[in-house]
Parts: sequence; structure tokens; C-alpha cells
Amino acid sequence: MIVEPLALPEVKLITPRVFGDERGFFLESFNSAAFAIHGLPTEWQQDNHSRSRRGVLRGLHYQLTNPQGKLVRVTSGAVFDVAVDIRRSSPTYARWCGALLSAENHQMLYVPPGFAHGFLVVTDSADFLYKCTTLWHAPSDRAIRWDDPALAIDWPFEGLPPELSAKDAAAPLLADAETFA
Ligand SMILES: Cc1cn([C@H]2C[C@H](O)[C@@H](COP(=O)(O)OP(=O)(O)O[C@H]3O[C@H](C)C(=O)[C@H](O)[C@H]3O)O2)c(=O)[nH]c1=O
Repeated sequence: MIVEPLALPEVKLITPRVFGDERGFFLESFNSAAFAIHGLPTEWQQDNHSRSRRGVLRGLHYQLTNPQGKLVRVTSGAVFDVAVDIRRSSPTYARWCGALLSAENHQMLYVPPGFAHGFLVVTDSADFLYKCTTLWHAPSDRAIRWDDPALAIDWPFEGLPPELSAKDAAAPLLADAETFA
């Protein structure tokens, strides 16, 4: 597998080795030995799977208690996936980076704890699967606005407003949110 830093170097773009043959393909989506070599987490507490239709934007989310590292990938369709550094003491605070993750490119993103995470679905539907380094902690689950002008995230939506949950539609700006030191 190939592991490359994105513009925020703690966020890693992972390209697994894909073995194609006349039946289809095979890839390892997680391998503890390979992950250890690349300094990626080898212990995960929770696996999640969500499915969303075109135009849905889930995010930007994080949790204050036991912040989660996330290994995210798409097994059907495609999403534009975004990570935002929300650690106030970080030299890259309030900066974002993103990647197109799809069932075609098989690429995965590692989003470390301390980052907010979200994605926009850019195909008719997308299945989004991810591993988390800690369990979900609902009481400290938080969101910040996807369209915060201070972040200026270049979401690739074609003019239509994204479809948001009520929580995401009401999310505060980063400047008004409780995040990380
Ligand atoms: C996150 C989570 C949710 N839930 C329940 C709570 C709700 O009844 C339902 C949907 O939750 P929510 O609307 O928060 O789901 P998403 O909008 O996909 O949230 C996720 O989307 C962004 C992109 C993330 O990075 C986070 O993993 C997570 O915040 O699933 C659970 O039971 N366990 C969980 O770990």
C-alpha cells in the first residue's frame, strides 16, 4: 500500500494494492503490520457504515471525549472527503484538506483525532465505511458548519445546496465551537 500525506501532513491518503483478475478484485483494507510500518493506528474500537444519496453532506463532525481517529473509505459511489484541523494550538488550525474517495480508486483517508471530518456525496449514492480508534461518545458529539467562511472549503457541489441533517444545518462556526486546545 502507498501512504501519502495530504496538505495537512497528519492526514494520510492510503492507496491499497489492488489485485484484479477475471473474477474482479481483492484488496486488504486493513493490515496491522503494514499500518504499524506507516505509523497508522493498529487498534480500532468501532466500524461504521453509512449510505447517502447524491448531494448529502455529513459533517463536519468530531467528539470532545476520546476524540476519534478515522480510517474512511467508499465501497460504492464516490464522496469528496474533508478533514479540518480544529486544534487551537496547531500551526495548521482552521486549515482543511480533502480527497475524492471512490469505489473506483479504492483510496482511503486516515483522519487523526483533533480533526473535524465530513464528506459530500458526488454520485447517485455512496456507501461510506470507516473504522474508529475510539467508541462513539454521543454526549460530546459536535459539529461545525460545512460552509464556515473561515474554512472556505471548496466543496465540489454543482450549485445545488447540500442536503444536511438538522444537527448539521444548525452547527456553529468554528470560532464559536468548543474544540481542542
Ligand atoms: C456516529 C454514530 C451515530 N449513531 C447513531 C446516532 C443517530 O441515531 C444515527 C445517525 O447519526 P448521525 O446523524 O450523527 O450520523 P452521521 O451524520 O453519519 O455522523 C457521522 O458522520 C461524520 C462524517 C463522521 O465523521 C462521524 O463518524 C459521524 O458524526 O446513528 C450511532 O449509533 N453510532 C455512531 O457512532
